[in-house]
Amino acid sequence: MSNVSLDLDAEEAAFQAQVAAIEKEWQNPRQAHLKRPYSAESIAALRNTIPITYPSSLQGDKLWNILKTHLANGTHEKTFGTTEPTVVSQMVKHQQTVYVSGALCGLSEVQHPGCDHADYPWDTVPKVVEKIFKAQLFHDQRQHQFRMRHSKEERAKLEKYDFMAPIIADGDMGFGGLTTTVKLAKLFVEAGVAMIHLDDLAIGLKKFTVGEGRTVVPTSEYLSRLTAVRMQFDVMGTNTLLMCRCDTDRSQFITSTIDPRDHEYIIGATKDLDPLVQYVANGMAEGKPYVQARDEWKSQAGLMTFDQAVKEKATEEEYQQYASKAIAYGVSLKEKRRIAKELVKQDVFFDWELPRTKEGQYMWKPSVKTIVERAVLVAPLGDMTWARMDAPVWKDIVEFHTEVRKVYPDRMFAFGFTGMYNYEAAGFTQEQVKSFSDDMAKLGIVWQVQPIWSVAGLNITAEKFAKEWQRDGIAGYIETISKPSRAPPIVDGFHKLSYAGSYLADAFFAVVAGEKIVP
Ligand SMILES: C[C@](O)(C(=O)O)[C@H](CC(=O)O)C(=O)O
Repeated sequence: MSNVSLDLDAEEAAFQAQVAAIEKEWQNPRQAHLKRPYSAESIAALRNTIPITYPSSLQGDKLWNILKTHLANGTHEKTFGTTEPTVVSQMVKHQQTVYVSGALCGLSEVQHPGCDHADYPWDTVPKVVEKIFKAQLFHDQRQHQFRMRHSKEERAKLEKYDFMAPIIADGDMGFGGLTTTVKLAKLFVEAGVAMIHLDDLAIGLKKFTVGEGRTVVPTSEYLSRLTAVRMQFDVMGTNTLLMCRCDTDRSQFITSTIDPRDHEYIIGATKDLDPLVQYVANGMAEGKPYVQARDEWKSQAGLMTFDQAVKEKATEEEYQQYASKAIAYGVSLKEKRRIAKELVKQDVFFDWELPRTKEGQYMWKPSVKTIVERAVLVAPLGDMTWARMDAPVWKDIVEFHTEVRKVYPDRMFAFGFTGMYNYEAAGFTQEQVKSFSDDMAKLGIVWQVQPIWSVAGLNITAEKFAKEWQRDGIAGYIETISKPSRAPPIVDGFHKLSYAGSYLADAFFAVVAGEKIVP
């Protein structure tokens, strides 16, 4: 029955000690802002029986201190995305953090690259984090060893970088059911990540294509995802940070109507037509293109939310009475219908089933208010908040952060200078673009990222070099790369023995041979 002695008292005492330790961890100032919907007992019961510690926790603390300092000073950390350890070894000279972007991983770290649909294997990003973290450890080790070859006085003249910049990584939507999300969180922690972000997009429906747009999941599912990550971090006992990213801004669909907190924003037809799917199928059978048939239906369906439908039918006075009771957080459609029936004389036709897409999604009306509601609700599960926006609309940025800060004045936020932002089109002047980062920092946006620098950034460099190499060959290489990189201060590369790890390898040989490696 058992291969160990069954000392039940010892087992119970160890369990209770775990519970007490967890409760203490949760009161730590570093965790005090978090609220869990589960008990320390549940977490203790999910832990291993041997203690395991993770560098991810240290990196989480380090990141926390960096960002909190920025928050206190009204400043910010500005970083960019890469999947390349050599790039990381250079960016840490100027950036305090490193970003591992899902979009970049999906383009450069998989066998089948493609547009950012977060459709790559679920362990892709953690593997890249692990690669980068281990490379950081290598640079940290080889630099330390190189310094220790020198006397204290000599070391004053040697370079010293902090290669262990905390890594922030893209957890996308958690990649499936909660067990996948739990495994994803675990892999990230084991890989050495300092913070991951998780969003409210539906799996397979992160879209930046020219066709139909993005789909979010119900509020309840978003909450469960974030809770799953928090639970896993607690099970592992790490101070790894969780960023609650919300992609509701400009999303066009939601997967389900199960959560009344979403009902205010779900769009229905106010005209009693055939369902969209049927109309489109008929149209296509007659040879109409999909988009044409869809748009025809949409133009006839009187698409709007239930509250808007009531407004159309009610008198001003009726609507005011209706709004005071029915437009509030979490009022279900059923309750809205009941209130409308009681207060509005005319019948309100509204059917959110009719506009469902052929994948079953419901149509959705995004607004800053929805992001605020989601962000505020999930904030106690995470350490930071990121409202991913499709366009840099300054008014929306100010509104979102101001509203969340009314509830959580010390909240730290992130912002992504996402792919195809067009600042001019969004009404920014040159001056405003220049002060954008500093202005955002004043709103608590302490972590700012250009996630996909590597695409255009590396491509420009590669294309320029490819052209020169073709034109000038090794003579050109000597002039444009070799000579400048060898002139003091020597730029990192294979020619710099400390960077390439030669001294480190020599140290291994020396120690094995019984030689001294410190002065
Ligand atoms: C941050 C992001 O998730 C990424 O994968 O890098 C993308 C980047 C982008 O679209 O520019 C996103 O913002 O969704």
